[in-house]
Order: sequence, then C-alpha cells, then structure tokens
Amino acid sequence: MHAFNLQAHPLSLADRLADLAVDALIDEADLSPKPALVDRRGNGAHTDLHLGLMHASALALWPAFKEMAEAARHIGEVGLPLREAIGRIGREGEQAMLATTNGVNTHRGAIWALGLLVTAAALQPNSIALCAARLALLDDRYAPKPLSHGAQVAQRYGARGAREEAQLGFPSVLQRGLPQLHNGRANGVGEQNARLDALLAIMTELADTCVLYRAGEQGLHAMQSGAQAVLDAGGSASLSGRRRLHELDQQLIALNASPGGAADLLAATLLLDRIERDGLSQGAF
Ligand SMILES: CC(C)(COP(=O)(O)OP(=O)(O)OC[C@H]1O[C@@H](n2cnc3c(N)ncnc32)[C@H](O[C@H]2O[C@H](COP(=O)(O)OP(=O)(O)OP(=O)(O)O)[C@@H](O)[C@H]2O)[C@@H]1O)[C@@H](O)C(=O)NCCC(=O)NCCS
Ligand SMILES: Nc1ncnc2[nH]cnc12
Repeated sequence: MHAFNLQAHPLSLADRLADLAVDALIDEADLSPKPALVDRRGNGAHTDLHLGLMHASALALWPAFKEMAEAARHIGEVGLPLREAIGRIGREGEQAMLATTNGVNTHRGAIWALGLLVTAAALQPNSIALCAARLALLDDRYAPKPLSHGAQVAQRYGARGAREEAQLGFPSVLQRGLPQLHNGRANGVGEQNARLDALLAIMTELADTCVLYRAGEQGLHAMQSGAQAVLDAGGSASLSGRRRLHELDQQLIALNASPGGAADLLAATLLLDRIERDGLSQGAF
C-alpha cells in the first residue's frame, strides 16, 4: 500500500504538511489553562506576547513549512544539501516571524522542531522522528552561531536544549507527549485535558532552556516537580489535579518561568498526532 493518501487530499503534500504544522501551533496556543504560557486566558509569564500574536506568528510560518517539505521532495534524501536548504528556509521563516511580531520571539524553537518534522514527514513518512534526528545531527555550515539564550544556558548549566532534543529523535514527544495524549483519549478525559496532560508529561523531564534562562535551576525544578504533582493528583480532568495545575501556574508566573520549549514540543506532539490521523503516515514515527 502507498504511504500517502494523496487522492483524499487535492492539496499537494507540502500544502497539507504546512497546514498541519500551522494547525498544531494554533491548537497549542489556544489550549487553556497552560501553566505560565500564553493561552486564551492571558499572557502567562510574558509581557511581550499575547494570543493574537501567537496566531499571527503561526500563520506567517506557513510558507516556510511548505518550502521545507518541497525541498525534501526535491532533494529526496537526508544529507548536507537538504540540511542546509532547510536551515536557510528556517532562518527566512524566523525573519518572517520577527517581521510579523515586531521583533518578538514567538516560535523560534517551533520553527526548528516542526520544521525538521515536516521535512522528515515529506521524505520518510514512516520514520519521521528518526529522519528528523538524522537531519538535526548534520552541521549547517551557514548557520550563524549567536550567543542565544539556549547557548548561554548551555554554558551555565550544560543543558543542550532544542538541538539535543531533535538529535535524540524527540524523546519528549515520543516517550512522553504522544503516549500521554493517547492514554488520556483512551481514558475518556476529553481532548483538551488529554492535551494539557500531554504538555505536563513533557514538562516533567524536559530541560527547558527557556525556563533555565529565565528562572535557573529553581525554576526548572518547580516546573518538573509541579507538572508531576498534577499528573499524580489525577491529571487535568480531576478536581485535585486542577487545583495543582492552578498552583503550578501561580508558582511559575511568580518565578517568571515560562515553559516555551515544552509548548513547542506539545505542538510537535500535536503535529505527529495529526499526521498519523490524517493518513499521511502509517504510524511508525
Ligand atoms: C538549534 C536552534 C534550536 C537554536 O538553539 P539554541 O538553543 O541555540 O537557541 P534559542 O534561541 O535559545 O532557541 C531554542 C528554543 O527552543 C525551545 N526550547 C527550549 N528548550 C527546549 C528543549 N529542551 N527542547 C526543545 N525545544 C526547546 C525554546 O523555544 C520557545 O521559547 C522561545 C522563547 O525563548 P527565548 O528567546 O529564550 O525568549 P524569552 O525568555 O521569552 O525572551 P525574553 O522575553 O526574555 O527576551 C519561544 O520562541 C518558543 O519557541 C527556545 O527558545 C535553532 O533555533 C537554529 O539553529 N535555528 C537556525 C535555523 C535553522 O537551522 N533551522 C532549521 C530548520 S528546521
Ligand atoms: N503558548 C506559548 N506561550 C509562550 N511561549 C510560547 N512558545 C511557544 N508557545 C508558547
């Protein structure tokens, strides 16, 4: 059987993948109540972000995701030419994001994670995470090496953040986010609670460089242990889990600890889930 269900979708594969990536980003932004993140209720720990900006930023990234998928189809194999092509497209995507948000970083980590996954899905739909990891392991000779927040955190705490997560094949997504999402659905907790619990499952172990940069190791510990406490209390669908979730929100906001990396990885989880449900892959990430 062919891996792609092309007849069901009159749009090209690249169009479909770009649609799914933008949908995943919008679903992540809308999901509420997320601890200390931008959602339908407000701006969480952020002063320069709001929901409208997250939506506008997501939509501005559609052409970059489409171009990455097209590059994958055109070049046809994992290697330096494809890695450097998507690096260039990713940097152009960042410029489009910054032009839309007036210079605010809304989705840098998401361009990286979802960009790699979209590229991999267009190339090897039945081993997406592995293919994305192989791409992430290649060194883009044209990538500037700025002293990013992630680079500063790597120097201070040794956490390798977004790069390592991708190079390891997105363990937070495959071993935490997706299984929790599937469990939640199987247990009938409702889609929004299943997604919130998937975010919390990601937060329990992630070395989120956004949190480390803003709130150090104290912030990271609060994020990880607080997320675990919500799940242990029964998750977002239970009354006592909801109380813990509210406490976690208050605590992370007080620490200025926004789990932006975990939010990106929830979007990556939702993207892989959509790809599977849309019939673009046969389920083996
Ligand atoms: C390889 C890159 C990912 C660069 O990585 P690096 O670590 O050097 O860079 P950062 O600029 O810090 O960006 C990494 C972003 O990834 C998210 N993230 C954090 N931890 C993890 C993790 N453990 N796993 C996965 N992802 C993670 C996070 O993104 C979210 O947070 C953003 C806000 O963060 P920040 O800028 O620090 O903002 P604030 O604290 O809010 O700033 P102020 O208000 O204080 O000013 C938000 O955007 C979320 O997306 C990290 O920020 C890669 O980016 C790269 O090389 N890009 C070049 C182009 C390229 O090659 N692209 C490939 C095409 S696919
Ligand atoms: N919902 C969100 N709030 C703050 N930062 C984010 N980065 C990605 N998604 C985010």
